[in-house]
Amino acid sequence: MIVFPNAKINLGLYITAKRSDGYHEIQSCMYPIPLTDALEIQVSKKNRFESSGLPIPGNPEDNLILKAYRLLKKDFQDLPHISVHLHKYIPIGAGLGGGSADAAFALTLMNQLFELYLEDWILEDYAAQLGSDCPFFVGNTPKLVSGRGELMEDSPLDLQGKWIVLVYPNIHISTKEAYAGVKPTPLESSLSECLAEPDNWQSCLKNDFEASLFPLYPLLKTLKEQFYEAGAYYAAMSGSGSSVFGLFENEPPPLPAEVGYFVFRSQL
Ligand SMILES: C[C@](O)(CO)[C@H](O)COP(=O)(O)OP(=O)(O)OC[C@H]1O[C@@H](n2ccc(N)nc2=O)[C@H](O)[C@@H]1O
Ligand SMILES: Nc1ncnc2c1ncn2[C@@H]1O[C@H](COP(=O)(O)OP(=O)(O)OP(=O)(O)O)[C@@H](O)[C@H]1O
Repeated sequence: MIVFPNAKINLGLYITAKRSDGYHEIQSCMYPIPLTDALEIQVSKKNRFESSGLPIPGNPEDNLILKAYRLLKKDFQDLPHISVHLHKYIPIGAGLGGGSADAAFALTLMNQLFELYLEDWILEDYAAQLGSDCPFFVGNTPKLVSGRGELMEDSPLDLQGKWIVLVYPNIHISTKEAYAGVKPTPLESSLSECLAEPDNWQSCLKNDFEASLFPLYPLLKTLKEQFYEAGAYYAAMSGSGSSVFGLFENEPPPLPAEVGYFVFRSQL
């Protein structure tokens, strides 16, 4: 069985408090984008994991897909062995949730492959054990998220027909370190009210990671400015970076920001 785990962008990301468990309280709108990996899982005589495409840092045993398998196996001891092939295309350490998407899609795929008949809320519960971003990718529709990112409600936001240009400037940012650099601030306005007014996004929608990461990586601020110069109606960093994206009403011409880096450009 083959699936195509997709990336997400964050529209607004507010880090409102540090928790006693080491995580941070956030508020954000997570939106799926059609930038994908490819993931194949088959029943096999013994467990195998191979990947192609972008190199994945770390030990294959620690890959979130195998963690997803082991998590299910704890509760369903009869699960057969699996053979996994992941073609990695979504940049890593990019704030695009690629690893989280692989994990959630693996859970959903195995639910079908092994005929477990688990409902989405149970899959989301497993996904939350693998990462804060993971539950979002079970339903994979626009969501307002809160808590550490695992509490979700549907968002009416619809970007269909808009254009996105996203640049990953080869800067790997660790999510943990990015959170450690932020001073949490309570959110005084309403994210959903802001999202309802795209004309106001430039003033009311912000990613709290930008304040601490732009001084460390001035290129990220330059990329954002280039999107605005090219006519974007909104531009921001996604998640904990380092991807920066611009949203456009119509297909934009080639941008200076696109030269030399990984670029994803698509109509949504
Ligand atoms: C930046 C975002 O992508 C925004 O959507 C997410 O908050 C990150 O979610 P994620 O990559 O799934 O993160 P996790 O794997 O759960 O956590 C990685 C590390 O990031 C930090 N972390 C993560 C989420 C959160 N709400 N607060 C945190 O402080 C913690 O130090 C944690 O050890
Ligand atoms: N299937 C996978 N794909 C990518 N990274 C994985 C995977 N499994 C485990 N990892 C580990 O997770 C780390 C980061 O993953 P990911 O690409 O989701 O981060 P990110 O792009 O910063 O996303 P976000 O911060 O939005 O969660 C990698 O450094 C890697 O070691």
